[in-house]
Amino acid sequence: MSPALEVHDLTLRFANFVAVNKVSMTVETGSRQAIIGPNGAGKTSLVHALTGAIPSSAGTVSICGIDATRLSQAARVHHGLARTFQINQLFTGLTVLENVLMAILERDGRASIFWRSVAAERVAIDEAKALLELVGLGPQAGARVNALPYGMRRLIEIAIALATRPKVLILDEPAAGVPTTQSEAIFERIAALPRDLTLLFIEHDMNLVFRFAEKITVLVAGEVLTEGPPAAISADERVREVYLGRRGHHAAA
Ligand SMILES: Nc1ncnc2c1ncn2[C@@H]1O[C@H](COP(=O)(O)OP(=O)(O)OP(=O)(O)O)[C@@H](O)[C@H]1O
Repeated sequence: MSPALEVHDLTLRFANFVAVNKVSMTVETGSRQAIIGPNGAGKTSLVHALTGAIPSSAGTVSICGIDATRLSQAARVHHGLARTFQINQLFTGLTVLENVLMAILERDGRASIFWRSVAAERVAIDEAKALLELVGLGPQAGARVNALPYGMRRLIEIAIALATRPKVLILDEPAAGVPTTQSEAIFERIAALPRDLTLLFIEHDMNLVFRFAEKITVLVAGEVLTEGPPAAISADERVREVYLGRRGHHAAA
């Protein structure tokens, strides 16, 4: 079986600055992989290049065996690559269910008739409810987003990303902005997502990374420093140097 993501020499330049420098990595189907690295290491830039949000300057990206290098972001979503963002992008005045429903209708190209046809959209509503169950927000379906704690809002974002029926989901700091007391619960929900869904996540909290990742890719100055299982990464002197050395303050950022 082809890996969920296969990345070869991926490079992203901003004018003269190389944010992602010849990154090669493989994300196996069904795996839970983390990208870590100090602030400014290029993690979010790498995600932009993977998803096609910003066209890469060089290198290749394959999604489940399909060369996606020249595909648009929308086409990559169509081939099964979804992502969430660091910053919440919800309609906070609408209910949780309505937010997910809009994502489903948009996927199906029916967003513009949402308000006229909502009563008839039983199938879409059932699907939205099922997605909310998947992230543990079934009981909150009817609540307005702005009435919910921030941690729950982050889970809505995941349900919205799942509405595109991804094979691979990239999560950019899924617990960003969430009190530490809630971040573990978010990761427990993420870990409980179906095993055939491949998960690639950026996370700064090393406790969460080492608890939930099966493989860790360490990015430093736009390049892959090393990658491997958590035990190997935590024992790696070069990684310790990055986190405990002069840039140690980034470790808990
Ligand atoms: N649009 C842009 N134009 C120019 N430089 C950029 C742009 N976006 C990011 N950069 C630079 O690329 C480098 C990598 O940034 P990026 O946000 O990818 O890092 P990161 O590892 O995700 O950091 P953080 O952990 O702080 O989120 C930084 O030096 C940043 O200033």
